[in-house]
Amino acid sequence: MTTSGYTEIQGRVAASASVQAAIAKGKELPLLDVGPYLAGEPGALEQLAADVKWIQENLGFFAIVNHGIPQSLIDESFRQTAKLFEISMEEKNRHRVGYHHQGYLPPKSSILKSTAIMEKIAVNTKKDTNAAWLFMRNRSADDPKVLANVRHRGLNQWPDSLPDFKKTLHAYQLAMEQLSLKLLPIYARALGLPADYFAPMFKAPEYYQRCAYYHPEEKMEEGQYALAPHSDGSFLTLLPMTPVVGLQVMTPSKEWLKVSYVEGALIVNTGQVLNRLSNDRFIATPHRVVNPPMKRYAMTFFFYPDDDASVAPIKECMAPGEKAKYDERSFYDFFVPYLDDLYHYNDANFMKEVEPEPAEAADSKA
Ligand SMILES: O=C(O)CCC(=O)C(=O)O
Ligand SMILES: [Fe+2]
Repeated sequence: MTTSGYTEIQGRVAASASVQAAIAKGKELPLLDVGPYLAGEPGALEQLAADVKWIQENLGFFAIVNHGIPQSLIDESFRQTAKLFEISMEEKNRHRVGYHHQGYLPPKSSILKSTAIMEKIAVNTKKDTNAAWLFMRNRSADDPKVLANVRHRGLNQWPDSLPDFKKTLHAYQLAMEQLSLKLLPIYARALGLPADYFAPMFKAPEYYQRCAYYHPEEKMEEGQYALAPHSDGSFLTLLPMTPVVGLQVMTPSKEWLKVSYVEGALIVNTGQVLNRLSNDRFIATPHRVVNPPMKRYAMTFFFYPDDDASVAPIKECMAPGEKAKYDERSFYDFFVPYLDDLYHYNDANFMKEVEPEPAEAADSKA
């Protein structure tokens, strides 16, 4: 195979004028309608691929509508996520995140320290104010990885007092996984690869789903964030939009684009896995969440390949003579150090300084 597929697509279908204009202005995310593609309309895949190629080489973030995820599922998932952060501190503490990065992560319990970001922006030294509850692919007790205690492949910790949370969020995760799988051909074609190129890497794909609660913090320190600048580790990330502002995306000119709300839209961005596979062609864009004006929730869905899939640059994506910028390794061997680089709650000295969540501190006095 050669790199001809990549240039061919460039010659054949141009990115939409609206996508090019949105990126040139840098004020809002490009918006793509994936409805015609999901309905199998002829030509829709190639147009989306051209648009996504343009987006991925320039901004790395966009929004989609007509994605097929029922709004009722998204709304109920948001409702359940709000309830999740209202359960007792005692229950949250029973499910505290640890070795597997699955469970409750209190506010101000971690400094996001991403090497990839430090090189691009600055060293972050402040604790993030968000609280989160982290889920990996839901596994059963007899899953070989659970039995072998493979790190980050343990049993999810679901809140016992909220049975509807598990029912709803698990359905949400599966719906997001199905949509992610349907989006893979767009990325394959955007890279000039056959539409089904990624299928063998996603036979048992992994995901990581992060429910986050950003409370409006009264006293933010200089350089402190609700969620500090980072780039995701994912192949792709899906995030239902919320009307509560806070998310900012770094543009190629290093300005922060403030994401504005589009009803029913999902934000799509890509992370370091696709960045590696494309040998830096598709960017893993830095983004951050600033202190919100009111309670804000997020239900980020990070989509990954199989644990044993290679995340070395794809040869067919590289120009003749181009050198691989990343080493040969499995997705799993990328993922574990990625999370360790970002999160530091396993550091006992650091955790000693953890402060209680303001609202809960007030509750417990009552
Ligand atoms: O809350 C948001 O809008 C973004 C969340 C995010 O970037 C993440 O979970 O990685
Ligand atoms: Fe993110």
